[in-house]
Parts: sequence; structure tokens; C-alpha cells
Amino acid sequence: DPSVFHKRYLKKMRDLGEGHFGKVTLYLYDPANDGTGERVAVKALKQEGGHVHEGWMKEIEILKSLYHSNIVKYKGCCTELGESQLLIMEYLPLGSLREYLPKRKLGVPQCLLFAQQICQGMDYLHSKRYIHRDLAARNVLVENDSLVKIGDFGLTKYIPEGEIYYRVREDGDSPVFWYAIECLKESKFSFSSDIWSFGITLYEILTCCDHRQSPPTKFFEMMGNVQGQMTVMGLIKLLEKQRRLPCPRECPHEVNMLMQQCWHAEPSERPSFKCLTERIDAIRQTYD
Ligand SMILES: Nc1n[nH]c2ccc(-c3ccc(NS(=O)(=O)c4cccc(Cl)c4)cc3)cc12
Repeated sequence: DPSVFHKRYLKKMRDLGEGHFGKVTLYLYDPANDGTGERVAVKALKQEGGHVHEGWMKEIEILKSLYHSNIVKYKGCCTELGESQLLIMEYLPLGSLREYLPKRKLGVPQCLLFAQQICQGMDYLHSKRYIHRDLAARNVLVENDSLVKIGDFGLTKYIPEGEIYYRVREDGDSPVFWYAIECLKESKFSFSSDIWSFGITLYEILTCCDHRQSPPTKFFEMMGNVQGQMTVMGLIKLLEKQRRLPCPRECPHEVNMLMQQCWHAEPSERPSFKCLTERIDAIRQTYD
């Protein structure tokens, strides 16, 4: 069974990323023990033990059930007695947009191609009634110059038929600068709050993930940067005054309008990923 990986053949190479509950690491899976094995990305749960376990199994089941060209491929899992399962994914050598964009100043057409592919992957996720809850440039991986994939589903939740929101207890270090206003105020997550996070991710792409223009940096500036003592209340007040991230220098007017609509205070006024895919495609056509 190619989806079963034995821990004894996993050779650690380097870290790929770390989240609140987990860690992603590059391993060589080398059963012949001659260096000819394949490189895989392995996500492990930080040993929090206990309650996190069922959420972890859910994450593995969710990724296993997703098949889309803009979603990282599930390869299998590794179950060792007494330890939590390891999630084995395909390895993309170019890493996430956070690593890729600062090195490759993309033009607007390629930025829009990446944005459109994120919308296609997210439209597929929403079609299966999942909300992502952590869409950000750091969680988008680069296969090559013309293909990106959503690479982490650690906060993804299923929204039952007939429901609109998913409410969460406050969890660890939430990515508040990617959160829609209703998530900050009422912890209400929905398909529409993913649209808000996509708008922030599109802003990151258009600023080439330049840390001087990053969402945290810009929001701190807009709040008067009181020694970084940003409270969630400070961010909520700013957003309630209709303040939003500024239009990036290279950003065409119609793309800025699209981003601002993703940040509409009223969730139901935000576009869907299907609509965004079509609108971005139309804008891209004007560059051909
Ligand atoms: N280069 C890669 N090939 N395959 C991968 C699978 C996941 C990842 C990955 C995906 C997401 C991140 N972002 S992250 O912010 O580091 C993160 C967020 C939530 C949970 C964790 Cl454990 C890590 C970092 C790395 C990278 C690769």
C-alpha cells in the first residue's frame, strides 16, 4: 500500500514551517537506504496530546478526500505505536509564496494567475462545504512559475448543510490580520470570511510578500503603532472606521476594487470564489 510509510525509512532533511499546533518538515523516504528515495513533506502534531487528537485525525481525513490541481497532494500517513500519526504530503521544492515572491518580482499577470488558481482551489474546497480559516501567502505553495497549491488545512472545518457560520473558542495565536471583522468580533467563520482572507492573500501577492508592507506591519502603522501594543480591539475599531490595507503600488484599479469588495463589512456583500475566478480571468485577458 503506497500510502503507508514506515518511520524507520524517514530521514529528516530540514524544517519547512511551523504553526501553533504543528510542524512541517522535509524528509527523504529511503527504504533502500541508498539515498535514492523520494523527498516528502511531513506534518507532525506538536506533542499537545489529548484533545487535539480528534482534530488531527480530521485534518488527515480532509486532505485525503481532496483532489484538485491547486491543492497539495496527500501521499499517506505514518502510524507509529504510541505516537500521533504523521501526515505525508508531496514536496514542492520552491516552498511557499512567502519564500518565492520576494526572490521573484512577479508582474501583474503572473500575480493574477496565482490568485486565480487560489480561487479555483478554494472554490473546490467550498463546494465540499469546507471553510479553510487560515488562507494566507505562507500557506500557498509553489509548484512552478505557473502553478500554486493550497498547502495547509490545519484550521479547516466542515459547515453542515443549512448552517452559515462556524463558531470557535479562541484558539492559540490566531492570524488576526487575515481575519474578517465578524471573526474578530464574534468568532463567526463562514465561506465569506475565507473571501476576506483571500483579499489579504492577494494583497500579499501584489506586494511580493515584502515584510515592510506586510498586513501586520501596515495595520500597526495605521493604528499609530503604540509600541506594537495592538489589541484586537484596536484592529476592530480601525476596520469599523472602514480603514483597509492600501492599494499596492503596481496594483491596477480594477484589482484594487476586487480586493476592497473581499473586505466588505457585510459578509453577504463579498463575492464568491466562483465569481472571483471569473473576474480575475477577465482582468488577465486584458493583458494578453
Ligand atoms: N514545500 C512544501 N512541500 N510540501 C509542503 C507541504 C506543506 C508545507 C507548508 C504548509 C504551510 C506552512 N505554513 S506555516 O505557517 O508554517 C504552518 C501553518 C499551519 C501549520 C503548520 Cl505545521 C505550519 C508551511 C509549510 C510546505 C510544503
